[in-house]
Amino acid sequence: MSGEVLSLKDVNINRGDTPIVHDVSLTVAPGTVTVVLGANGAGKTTLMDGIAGLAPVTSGTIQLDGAPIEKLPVYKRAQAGLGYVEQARTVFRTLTVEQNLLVSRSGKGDAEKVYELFPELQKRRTLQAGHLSGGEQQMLVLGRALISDPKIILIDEMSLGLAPVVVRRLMHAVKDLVGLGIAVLLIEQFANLALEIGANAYVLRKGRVVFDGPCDEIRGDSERLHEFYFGAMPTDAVVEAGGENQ
Ligand SMILES: Nc1ncnc2c1ncn2[C@@H]1O[C@H](COP(=O)(O)OP(=O)(O)OP(=O)(O)O)[C@@H](O)[C@H]1O
Repeated sequence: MSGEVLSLKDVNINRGDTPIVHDVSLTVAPGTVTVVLGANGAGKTTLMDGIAGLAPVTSGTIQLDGAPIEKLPVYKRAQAGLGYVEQARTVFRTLTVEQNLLVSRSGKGDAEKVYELFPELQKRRTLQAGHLSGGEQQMLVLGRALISDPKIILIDEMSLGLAPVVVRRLMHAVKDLVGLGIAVLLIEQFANLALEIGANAYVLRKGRVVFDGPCDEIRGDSERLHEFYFGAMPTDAVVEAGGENQ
């Protein structure tokens, strides 16, 4: 066995009949954050949906802790230890913080573990979740994924609409998650914040991996990231620039 929590090999994923993700191979090591970056429409959410069982994997293999899951229905992937925080996922606004956690747990999940990670939530355990701040609601969303003891949590852009200072707190929370031994596969629009807490990164462009390597290699390198997201400068521009010196 490879020792990886999650391993994708040559995975292709459709939306309906349209191929969106092409030949993606990816691994996530235990207790690490792996970051997925890319421009709007690059296929990041489709990739997550394919891993979770919400979009059809047409070929390739997906292994969770060494066991194939690509043919399993969504709930069996969840039972096998896959947590998924979907984009724009919210809380049950009229339930209390604690009720939100309790309705989300499967089996023996323990709310105290969530409160240890998020003391902010413990203080508000009897408050209706609709009264929490945006950042606290996202902590609760993470807590709802955490309470079922997943091996890995897929997180798709939990920072939408939040201020950078709040996003930074959430990134710390994600780092604390991996401190508990849970692996994270993270899509995040604030690329540099994600690259600060990530070990490895993958950049998708038009459904294909165009970069795969340590986060250190691309953190802060906005020029390189721009090139990965949108492609290289047109070659005639380069030739023109070179021509000036000749
Ligand atoms: N339900 C769908 N049916 C058909 N095409 C879809 C569907 N959902 C997404 N797509 C298309 O798949 C492509 C990839 O979309 P996806 O949402 O996976 O990208 P993304 O990288 O997550 O983008 P964003 O950052 O905007 O969320 C886009 O061209 C999109 O239009």
